[in-house]
Amino acid sequence: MTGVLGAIADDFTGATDVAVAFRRGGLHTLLFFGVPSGNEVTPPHDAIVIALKSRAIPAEEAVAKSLEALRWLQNRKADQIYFKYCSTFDSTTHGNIGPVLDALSQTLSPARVMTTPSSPEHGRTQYQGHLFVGDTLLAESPMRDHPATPMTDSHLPRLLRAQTTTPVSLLTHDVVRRGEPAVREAFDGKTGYVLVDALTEDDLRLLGKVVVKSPLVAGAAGLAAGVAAARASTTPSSTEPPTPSGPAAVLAGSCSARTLEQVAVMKRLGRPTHRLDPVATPDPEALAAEALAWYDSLTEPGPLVYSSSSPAELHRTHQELGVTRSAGILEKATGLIAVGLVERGVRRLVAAGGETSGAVVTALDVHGGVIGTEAAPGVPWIHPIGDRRPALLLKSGNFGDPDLLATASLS
Ligand SMILES: Nc1ncnc2c1ncn2[C@@H]1O[C@H](COP(=O)(O)OP(=O)(O)OP(=O)(O)O)[C@@H](O)[C@H]1O
Ligand SMILES: O=C(O)[C@@H](O)C(=O)CO
Repeated sequence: MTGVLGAIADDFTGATDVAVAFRRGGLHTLLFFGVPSGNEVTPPHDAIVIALKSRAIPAEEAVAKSLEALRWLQNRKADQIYFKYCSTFDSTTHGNIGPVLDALSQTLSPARVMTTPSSPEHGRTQYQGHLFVGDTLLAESPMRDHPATPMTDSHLPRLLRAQTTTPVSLLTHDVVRRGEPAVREAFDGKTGYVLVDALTEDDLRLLGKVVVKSPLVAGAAGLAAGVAAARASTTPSSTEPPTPSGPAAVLAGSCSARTLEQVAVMKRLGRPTHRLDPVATPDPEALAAEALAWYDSLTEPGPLVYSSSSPAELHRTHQELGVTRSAGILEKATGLIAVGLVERGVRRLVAAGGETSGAVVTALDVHGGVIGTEAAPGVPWIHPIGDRRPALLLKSGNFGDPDLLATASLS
């Protein structure tokens, strides 16, 4: 392929996930946080990922941001666009997956768009149009308690139809099992958005071949890897930066089940932990000042500052402060803490949660970086452009083994 594969990701951790999928597929990949403002000088590349924070914002803002990213990528010779949404289809009836797909389709005019959130590596599979998280239906998984986008239905065509007037159809696994010609024939016979069942990486590689020339494809990291493998003409880059070292700290704002386990492991290991409580201190500056004063008093390395809470605690906070206000206080505080930690010599920052990671990256004014080694599948160290900035590990809420936060922040 001569053009560039461009990806628009609806959150920062999702962007790192898709960048890893492209890199593993053999594509030289650049990652930018937000739409770059100018004509950035870029090293040679096969793919560019733009990380937005558009998952939970109003649909019209998500559309405007995504179209801005699309225009930038088209100016950079992108000949195919991958819209990366979450493998747990995080969205509401107002969007933002449907509205963004509609807007990208209007510009790119694809005959049809293949999409699936299937990402077997992360335990997400699509069967008969239903999304599974491991062996559990999405709506019975902890995602039903998500603070911003609670997922209470598992049937993907129904979820997507609620967000768009474009026709949505299903291509089931019995067709996928029959192989590439059968999938190609069934796919070519459809219009609109085609949700395709996929259970394995092999299924997704097959799907990648079918859509290798489609101007627009959408999904999670699973289908992205399939598309990358189909496009790749080179072997994976050997210039990956080494795993970073130096003083580390963890900032956890995700309330996802896996992050709660990871926080619990850090406590069990006796690592220094500090809880941000927006009800007790509903002021971001004061919350951040308390956390940094606590950090200054520490003698042990690898501390954790967290607001991660159980569904019951979260419910109490939401009753007290509201969803938007509590998240706003915590994200502002987290950004201030990140800046304070870097001023105090932290060289590696681990952030848990997509929105939380977005707050950290924005506060540190990081614009882009080189994808490095993976601390867990889909969770790479990012080496920001600019020598004063720390290496970042941006962890999706539900990603990583229970000990990931503890091991990634060891000296
Ligand atoms: N104690 C709390 N009370 C209220 N809101 C909280 C609390 N802790 C975190 N939050 C908010 O909940 C949201 C968690 O979203 P975030 O994207 O960071 O995690 P996640 O959804 O688990 O991760 P991902 O998007 O990667 O799956 C953030 O907006 C955060 O500020
Ligand atoms: O697809 C996923 O689950 C992740 O990349 C993500 O988007 C979490 O925010």
